[in-house]
Amino acid sequence: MNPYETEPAHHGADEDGHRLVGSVADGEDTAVEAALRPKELDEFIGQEKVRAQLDLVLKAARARGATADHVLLSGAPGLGKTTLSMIIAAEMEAPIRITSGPAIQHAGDLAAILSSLQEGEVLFLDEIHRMSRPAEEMLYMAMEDFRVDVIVGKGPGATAIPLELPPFTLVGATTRAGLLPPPLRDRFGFTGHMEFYGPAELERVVHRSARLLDVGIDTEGAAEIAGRSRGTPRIANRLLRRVRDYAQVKADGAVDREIAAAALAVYEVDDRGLDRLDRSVLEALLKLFGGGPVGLSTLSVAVGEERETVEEVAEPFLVREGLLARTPRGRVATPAAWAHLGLTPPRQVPGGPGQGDLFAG
Ligand SMILES: Nc1ncnc2c1ncn2[C@@H]1O[C@H](COP(=O)(O)OP(=O)(O)OP(=O)(O)O)[C@@H](O)[C@H]1O
Repeated sequence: MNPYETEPAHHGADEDGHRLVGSVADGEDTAVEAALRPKELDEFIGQEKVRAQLDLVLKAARARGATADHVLLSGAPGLGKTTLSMIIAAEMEAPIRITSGPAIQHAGDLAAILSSLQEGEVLFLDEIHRMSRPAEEMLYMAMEDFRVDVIVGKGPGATAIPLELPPFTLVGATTRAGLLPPPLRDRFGFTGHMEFYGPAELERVVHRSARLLDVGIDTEGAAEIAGRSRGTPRIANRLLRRVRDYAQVKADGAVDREIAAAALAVYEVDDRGLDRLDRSVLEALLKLFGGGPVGLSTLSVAVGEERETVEEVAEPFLVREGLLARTPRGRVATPAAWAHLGLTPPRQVPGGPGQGDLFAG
Protein backbone atom coordinates (compact mmCIF):
# COMPACT_ATOMS: atom_id res chain seq x y z
CA MET A 1 0.00 0.00 0.00
CA ASN A 2 1.17 3.48 -0.73
CA PRO A 3 2.48 4.85 2.58
CA TYR A 4 0.93 8.22 1.86
CA GLU A 5 -2.52 6.88 1.23
CA THR A 6 -4.99 8.87 3.30
CA GLU A 7 -7.77 6.33 3.04
CA PRO A 8 -8.00 2.65 3.85
CA ALA A 9 -7.37 0.52 0.76
CA HIS A 10 -10.48 -0.17 -1.29
CA HIS A 11 -10.83 -3.87 -0.63
CA GLY A 12 -14.22 -3.84 -2.20
CA ALA A 13 -13.49 -1.72 -5.25
CA ASP A 14 -12.26 -4.53 -7.52
CA GLU A 15 -15.18 -6.68 -6.64
CA ASP A 16 -17.58 -3.80 -7.16
CA GLY A 17 -16.19 -3.35 -10.66
CA HIS A 18 -17.30 -6.88 -11.57
CA ARG A 19 -20.89 -6.45 -10.52
CA LEU A 20 -23.57 -5.44 -12.94
CA VAL A 21 -24.73 -2.93 -10.34
CA GLY A 22 -21.22 -1.88 -9.26
CA SER A 23 -20.59 1.84 -9.56
CA VAL A 24 -16.88 1.54 -10.41
CA ALA A 25 -16.11 1.45 -14.15
CA ASP A 26 -15.20 -1.89 -15.73
CA GLY A 27 -13.45 -2.51 -19.05
CA GLU A 28 -16.62 -2.48 -21.13
CA ASP A 29 -17.79 0.76 -19.49
CA THR A 30 -14.53 2.46 -20.39
CA ALA A 31 -14.91 1.42 -24.01
CA VAL A 32 -18.54 2.54 -24.34
CA GLU A 33 -18.70 5.52 -22.01
CA ALA A 34 -16.85 7.90 -24.26
CA ALA A 35 -19.68 7.62 -26.79
CA LEU A 36 -22.35 8.24 -24.16
CA ARG A 37 -20.84 11.25 -22.40
CA PRO A 38 -22.76 14.51 -22.75
CA LYS A 39 -20.46 17.04 -24.41
CA GLU A 40 -22.04 20.29 -23.20
CA LEU A 41 -23.38 21.58 -19.91
CA ASP A 42 -26.88 21.86 -21.40
CA GLU A 43 -26.79 18.22 -22.37
CA PHE A 44 -25.74 17.10 -18.87
CA ILE A 45 -28.79 15.68 -17.10
CA GLY A 46 -29.67 16.55 -13.48
CA GLN A 47 -27.29 17.97 -10.84
CA GLU A 48 -29.11 21.28 -11.31
CA LYS A 49 -27.26 23.07 -8.51
CA VAL A 50 -23.76 22.09 -9.60
CA ARG A 51 -24.66 22.83 -13.21
CA ALA A 52 -25.99 26.31 -12.44
CA GLN A 53 -23.01 27.16 -10.25
CA LEU A 54 -20.51 25.85 -12.75
CA ASP A 55 -22.24 27.67 -15.56
CA LEU A 56 -21.61 30.97 -13.74
CA VAL A 57 -17.99 30.15 -12.95
CA LEU A 58 -17.27 29.28 -16.58
CA LYS A 59 -19.23 32.14 -18.15
CA ALA A 60 -17.54 34.69 -15.86
CA ALA A 61 -14.08 33.31 -16.64
CA ARG A 62 -14.84 33.37 -20.36
CA ALA A 63 -16.09 36.95 -20.16
CA ARG A 64 -12.88 37.99 -18.40
CA GLY A 65 -10.83 36.08 -20.95
CA ALA A 66 -9.28 34.27 -17.98
CA THR A 67 -8.59 30.68 -17.09
CA ALA A 68 -11.39 29.21 -14.94
CA ASP A 69 -10.83 28.78 -11.20
CA HIS A 70 -9.86 25.37 -9.90
CA VAL A 71 -12.87 23.11 -9.42
CA LEU A 72 -13.36 20.28 -6.94
CA LEU A 73 -16.06 17.70 -7.68
CA SER A 74 -17.08 15.31 -4.94
CA GLY A 75 -19.44 12.39 -5.21
CA ALA A 76 -19.72 8.62 -5.58
CA PRO A 77 -18.25 6.84 -8.62
CA GLY A 78 -20.28 6.94 -11.82
CA LEU A 79 -22.18 10.18 -11.12
CA GLY A 80 -20.45 12.13 -13.89
CA LYS A 81 -17.33 13.76 -12.47
CA THR A 82 -15.13 12.81 -15.43
CA THR A 83 -17.89 13.85 -17.80
CA LEU A 84 -18.20 17.26 -16.12
CA SER A 85 -14.45 17.83 -16.27
CA MET A 86 -14.55 17.20 -20.02
CA ILE A 87 -17.47 19.58 -20.32
CA ILE A 88 -15.51 22.24 -18.42
CA ALA A 89 -12.67 21.90 -20.93
CA ALA A 90 -15.07 21.96 -23.88
CA GLU A 91 -16.89 25.05 -22.56
CA MET A 92 -13.56 26.80 -22.04
CA GLU A 93 -12.42 25.60 -25.47
CA ALA A 94 -9.36 24.22 -23.75
CA PRO A 95 -7.53 20.92 -24.06
CA ILE A 96 -7.79 18.44 -21.18
CA ARG A 97 -5.27 16.11 -19.55
CA ILE A 98 -6.59 13.24 -17.49
CA THR A 99 -4.74 11.54 -14.66
CA SER A 100 -5.43 10.23 -11.17
CA GLY A 101 -4.05 10.47 -7.63
CA PRO A 102 -2.82 6.88 -7.46
CA ALA A 103 -0.93 7.39 -10.75
CA ILE A 104 1.08 10.20 -9.17
CA GLN A 105 3.38 8.51 -6.70
CA HIS A 106 6.25 10.98 -6.78
CA ALA A 107 6.36 14.74 -6.85
CA GLY A 108 8.45 14.36 -10.02
CA ASP A 109 5.53 12.67 -11.79
CA LEU A 110 3.38 15.68 -11.05
CA ALA A 111 6.11 18.15 -12.01
CA ALA A 112 6.40 16.44 -15.40
CA ILE A 113 2.67 16.77 -16.01
CA LEU A 114 2.40 20.35 -14.77
CA SER A 115 5.37 21.59 -16.73
CA SER A 116 3.96 20.24 -19.97
CA LEU A 117 0.53 21.89 -19.62
CA GLN A 118 -0.53 24.48 -22.16
CA GLU A 119 -1.98 27.82 -21.14
CA GLY A 120 -5.62 27.40 -20.06
CA GLU A 121 -5.44 23.59 -20.15
CA VAL A 122 -7.72 21.61 -17.84
CA LEU A 123 -5.95 19.04 -15.68
CA PHE A 124 -8.40 16.42 -14.41
CA LEU A 125 -7.09 14.66 -11.32
CA ASP A 126 -9.38 11.79 -10.39
CA GLU A 127 -9.17 10.34 -6.86
CA ILE A 128 -7.20 13.39 -5.83
CA HIS A 129 -7.35 12.26 -2.18
CA ARG A 130 -5.09 9.32 -3.04
CA MET A 131 -2.14 11.39 -4.22
CA SER A 132 1.18 11.07 -2.35
CA ARG A 133 1.93 13.73 0.28
CA PRO A 134 4.97 15.28 -1.50
CA ALA A 135 2.98 15.56 -4.74
CA GLU A 136 0.12 17.13 -2.82
CA GLU A 137 2.44 19.77 -1.38
CA MET A 138 3.79 20.55 -4.82
CA LEU A 139 0.23 20.94 -6.03
CA TYR A 140 -0.52 23.62 -3.38
CA MET A 141 2.05 25.95 -4.88
CA ALA A 142 1.14 25.09 -8.45
CA MET A 143 -2.53 25.86 -7.82
CA GLU A 144 -1.89 29.11 -6.01
CA ASP A 145 1.15 30.64 -7.69
CA PHE A 146 1.38 28.63 -10.94
CA ARG A 147 4.89 27.68 -9.96
CA VAL A 148 6.69 24.54 -8.81
CA ASP A 149 10.06 24.00 -7.21
CA VAL A 150 11.85 21.17 -8.95
CA ILE A 151 14.44 19.59 -6.69
CA VAL A 152 17.61 18.68 -8.50
CA GLY A 153 20.15 16.39 -6.82
CA LYS A 154 20.04 14.66 -3.48
CA GLY A 155 21.19 15.29 0.09
CA PRO A 156 22.97 18.51 1.12
CA GLY A 157 23.75 19.39 -2.50
CA ALA A 158 20.08 19.34 -3.58
CA THR A 159 18.80 22.59 -5.05
CA ALA A 160 15.29 23.80 -5.74
CA ILE A 161 14.86 25.27 -9.21
CA PRO A 162 11.68 27.34 -9.49
CA LEU A 163 9.67 26.66 -12.61
CA GLU A 164 6.93 28.99 -13.85
CA LEU A 165 3.77 27.29 -15.07
CA PRO A 166 1.16 28.60 -17.49
CA PRO A 167 -2.21 29.28 -15.84
CA PHE A 168 -4.29 26.11 -15.86
CA THR A 169 -7.54 24.85 -14.33
CA LEU A 170 -7.29 21.93 -11.98
CA VAL A 171 -10.43 19.82 -11.77
CA GLY A 172 -10.06 17.48 -8.82
CA ALA A 173 -12.47 14.61 -8.23
CA THR A 174 -12.93 12.77 -4.99
CA THR A 175 -15.44 10.35 -3.55
CA ARG A 176 -15.29 12.20 -0.25
CA ALA A 177 -14.28 15.86 -0.01
CA GLY A 178 -13.79 15.36 3.73
CA LEU A 179 -10.72 13.22 3.01
CA LEU A 180 -8.84 16.15 1.51
CA PRO A 181 -6.47 18.09 3.74
CA PRO A 182 -7.93 21.58 4.33
CA PRO A 183 -5.02 23.41 2.64
CA LEU A 184 -5.79 21.53 -0.56
CA ARG A 185 -9.55 21.94 -0.28
CA ASP A 186 -9.14 25.68 0.32
CA ARG A 187 -7.27 26.18 -2.93
CA PHE A 188 -10.29 25.29 -5.03
CA GLY A 189 -12.34 28.26 -6.12
CA PHE A 190 -15.47 26.16 -6.46
CA THR A 191 -16.61 22.85 -4.98
CA GLY A 192 -19.50 20.96 -6.53
CA HIS A 193 -21.19 18.15 -4.63
CA MET A 194 -22.66 15.54 -6.93
CA GLU A 195 -25.80 13.87 -5.61
CA PHE A 196 -27.31 10.52 -6.52
CA TYR A 197 -29.82 10.94 -9.38
CA GLY A 198 -33.56 10.70 -8.97
CA PRO A 199 -35.65 8.21 -11.02
CA ALA A 200 -36.90 10.85 -13.47
CA GLU A 201 -33.34 12.01 -14.21
CA LEU A 202 -32.14 8.44 -14.67
CA GLU A 203 -35.00 7.84 -17.06
CA ARG A 204 -33.75 10.75 -19.13
CA VAL A 205 -30.22 9.27 -19.03
CA VAL A 206 -31.60 5.92 -20.26
CA HIS A 207 -33.60 7.56 -23.07
CA ARG A 208 -30.62 9.62 -24.17
CA SER A 209 -28.25 6.63 -24.16
CA ALA A 210 -30.82 4.44 -25.93
CA ARG A 211 -31.04 7.05 -28.68
CA LEU A 212 -27.24 7.12 -29.04
CA LEU A 213 -27.04 3.31 -29.05
CA ASP A 214 -29.95 3.11 -31.49
CA VAL A 215 -32.14 1.08 -29.15
CA GLY A 216 -35.91 1.49 -29.32
CA ILE A 217 -37.28 1.92 -25.81
CA ASP A 218 -40.61 3.14 -24.45
CA THR A 219 -41.24 5.23 -21.33
CA GLU A 220 -42.06 2.26 -19.14
CA GLY A 221 -39.03 0.30 -20.28
CA ALA A 222 -36.79 3.27 -19.43
CA ALA A 223 -38.49 3.65 -16.03
CA GLU A 224 -37.92 -0.02 -15.29
CA ILE A 225 -34.17 0.31 -15.93
CA ALA A 226 -33.94 3.66 -14.11
CA GLY A 227 -35.57 2.22 -10.98
CA ARG A 228 -32.89 -0.47 -10.74
CA SER A 229 -29.91 1.83 -11.39
CA ARG A 230 -29.10 2.81 -7.81
CA GLY A 231 -29.14 6.54 -8.52
CA THR A 232 -26.11 6.19 -10.81
CA PRO A 233 -25.93 6.97 -14.56
CA ARG A 234 -23.05 4.54 -15.09
CA ILE A 235 -25.21 1.70 -13.77
CA ALA A 236 -28.20 2.88 -15.83
CA ASN A 237 -26.08 2.75 -18.98
CA ARG A 238 -24.73 -0.69 -18.10
CA LEU A 239 -28.17 -2.13 -17.38
CA LEU A 240 -29.43 -0.67 -20.64
CA ARG A 241 -26.70 -2.53 -22.55
CA ARG A 242 -27.65 -5.85 -20.94
CA VAL A 243 -31.33 -5.23 -21.61
CA ARG A 244 -30.48 -4.42 -25.21
CA ASP A 245 -28.73 -7.82 -25.56
CA TYR A 246 -31.78 -9.58 -24.16
CA ALA A 247 -34.16 -7.68 -26.42
CA GLN A 248 -32.07 -8.57 -29.46
CA VAL A 249 -31.83 -12.29 -28.66
CA LYS A 250 -35.26 -12.93 -27.16
CA ALA A 251 -37.44 -10.37 -28.90
CA ASP A 252 -37.36 -7.94 -31.80
CA GLY A 253 -34.82 -5.58 -30.24
CA ALA A 254 -37.31 -3.08 -28.83
CA VAL A 255 -37.41 -2.54 -25.07
CA ASP A 256 -40.57 -2.20 -23.01
CA ARG A 257 -41.27 -2.80 -19.31
CA GLU A 258 -41.72 -6.55 -19.73
CA ILE A 259 -38.49 -7.03 -21.68
CA ALA A 260 -36.51 -4.83 -19.28
CA ALA A 261 -37.85 -6.66 -16.21
CA ALA A 262 -37.27 -10.10 -17.76
CA ALA A 263 -33.72 -9.18 -18.84
CA LEU A 264 -32.77 -7.83 -15.43
CA ALA A 265 -34.30 -10.85 -13.73
CA VAL A 266 -31.84 -12.99 -15.73
CA TYR A 267 -29.03 -10.88 -14.28
CA GLU A 268 -30.55 -11.10 -10.78
CA VAL A 269 -30.99 -7.35 -10.42
CA ASP A 270 -34.27 -6.86 -8.58
CA ASP A 271 -36.79 -4.03 -8.90
CA ARG A 272 -34.93 -1.94 -6.37
CA GLY A 273 -31.49 -2.51 -7.87
CA LEU A 274 -30.32 -5.12 -5.37
CA ASP A 275 -28.26 -7.97 -6.79
CA ARG A 276 -27.51 -11.47 -5.56
CA LEU A 277 -24.89 -10.29 -3.04
CA ASP A 278 -27.13 -7.59 -1.55
CA ARG A 279 -30.03 -9.98 -1.23
CA SER A 280 -27.96 -12.76 0.30
CA VAL A 281 -26.78 -10.35 3.00
CA LEU A 282 -30.35 -9.26 3.71
CA GLU A 283 -31.66 -12.82 3.61
CA ALA A 284 -29.04 -14.03 6.08
CA LEU A 285 -29.81 -11.11 8.37
CA LEU A 286 -33.54 -11.78 8.27
CA LYS A 287 -33.78 -15.55 8.03
CA LEU A 288 -30.83 -16.65 10.18
CA PHE A 289 -30.64 -13.84 12.71
CA GLY A 290 -34.21 -12.67 12.99
CA GLY A 291 -33.28 -9.24 11.65
CA GLY A 292 -30.33 -8.70 14.04
CA PRO A 293 -28.54 -7.14 15.72
CA VAL A 294 -25.77 -9.38 14.47
CA GLY A 295 -22.04 -8.71 14.27
CA LEU A 296 -20.44 -8.07 10.89
CA SER A 297 -18.09 -11.08 11.19
CA THR A 298 -20.93 -13.48 11.95
CA LEU A 299 -23.03 -12.07 9.13
CA SER A 300 -20.11 -12.34 6.68
CA VAL A 301 -19.45 -15.99 7.59
CA ALA A 302 -23.13 -16.76 7.14
CA VAL A 303 -23.10 -15.20 3.67
CA GLY A 304 -19.78 -16.86 2.77
CA GLU A 305 -18.13 -13.55 1.88
CA GLU A 306 -15.20 -11.56 3.21
CA ARG A 307 -15.99 -9.00 5.92
CA GLU A 308 -14.74 -6.24 3.61
CA THR A 309 -17.02 -7.36 0.80
CA VAL A 310 -20.08 -7.21 3.02
CA GLU A 311 -19.04 -3.96 4.66
CA GLU A 312 -17.75 -2.02 1.65
CA VAL A 313 -19.54 -3.54 -1.33
CA ALA A 314 -22.99 -4.61 -0.13
CA GLU A 315 -23.77 -2.50 2.91
CA PRO A 316 -23.41 1.08 1.67
CA PHE A 317 -26.30 0.71 -0.75
CA LEU A 318 -28.44 -1.26 1.74
CA VAL A 319 -27.89 1.51 4.30
CA ARG A 320 -28.64 4.21 1.73
CA GLU A 321 -31.85 2.43 0.79
CA GLY A 322 -32.91 2.25 4.44
CA LEU A 323 -32.88 -1.56 4.41
CA LEU A 324 -30.08 -2.10 6.92
CA ALA A 325 -28.75 -0.09 9.85
CA ARG A 326 -25.30 -0.25 11.40
CA THR A 327 -25.67 0.02 15.17
CA PRO A 328 -23.13 -0.32 17.98
CA ARG A 329 -24.65 -3.72 18.76
CA GLY A 330 -24.42 -4.98 15.20
CA ARG A 331 -26.30 -4.95 11.92
CA VAL A 332 -30.06 -4.57 12.08
CA ALA A 333 -32.68 -5.00 9.38
CA THR A 334 -35.30 -2.27 9.03
CA PRO A 335 -39.03 -2.94 8.48
CA ALA A 336 -38.44 -2.03 4.81
CA ALA A 337 -36.02 -4.97 4.52
CA TRP A 338 -38.70 -7.43 5.70
CA ALA A 339 -41.17 -5.90 3.29
CA HIS A 340 -38.71 -5.98 0.38
CA LEU A 341 -38.06 -9.70 0.76
CA GLY A 342 -41.74 -10.39 1.44
CA LEU A 343 -41.06 -11.78 4.92
CA THR A 344 -42.80 -11.17 8.24
CA PRO A 345 -40.70 -10.00 11.19
CA PRO A 346 -40.83 -12.35 14.21
CA ARG A 347 -42.82 -11.09 17.19
CA GLN A 348 -40.53 -9.52 19.80
CA VAL A 349 -40.92 -10.70 23.41
CA PRO A 350 -41.39 -7.47 25.38
CA GLY A 351 -38.21 -6.73 27.32
CA GLY A 352 -36.54 -9.91 26.05
CA PRO A 353 -33.47 -10.01 23.83
CA GLY A 354 -33.96 -10.12 20.07
CA GLN A 355 -32.98 -13.42 18.52
CA GLY A 356 -30.00 -11.82 16.81
CA ASP A 357 -28.61 -10.50 20.11
CA LEU A 358 -27.14 -13.95 20.67
CA PHE A 359 -24.86 -13.35 17.71
CA ALA A 360 -24.00 -9.68 18.20
CA GLY A 361 -20.42 -8.55 18.69
N1 LIG B 1 -25.60 13.86 -15.97
C1 LIG B 1 -25.39 12.89 -16.85
N2 LIG B 1 -26.12 12.84 -17.97
C2 LIG B 1 -25.93 11.83 -18.85
N3 LIG B 1 -25.02 10.85 -18.71
C3 LIG B 1 -24.24 10.88 -17.63
C4 LIG B 1 -24.40 11.89 -16.65
N4 LIG B 1 -23.50 11.67 -15.67
C5 LIG B 1 -22.82 10.57 -16.01
N5 LIG B 1 -23.27 10.09 -17.18
C6 LIG B 1 -22.77 8.88 -17.86
O1 LIG B 1 -22.35 7.95 -16.88
C7 LIG B 1 -21.10 7.39 -17.21
C8 LIG B 1 -20.14 7.56 -16.06
O2 LIG B 1 -19.84 8.93 -15.89
P1 LIG B 1 -18.40 9.44 -15.41
O3 LIG B 1 -17.31 8.56 -15.96
O4 LIG B 1 -18.32 10.88 -15.73
O5 LIG B 1 -18.51 9.23 -13.86
P2 LIG B 1 -17.45 9.57 -12.72
O6 LIG B 1 -18.19 10.22 -11.62
O7 LIG B 1 -16.30 10.30 -13.28
O8 LIG B 1 -16.99 8.14 -12.27
P3 LIG B 1 -15.56 7.76 -11.60
O9 LIG B 1 -15.57 8.41 -10.27
O10 LIG B 1 -15.63 6.26 -11.53
O11 LIG B 1 -14.49 8.25 -12.52
C9 LIG B 1 -20.66 8.05 -18.51
O12 LIG B 1 -20.91 7.17 -19.58
C10 LIG B 1 -21.55 9.24 -18.68
O13 LIG B 1 -21.93 9.37 -20.01
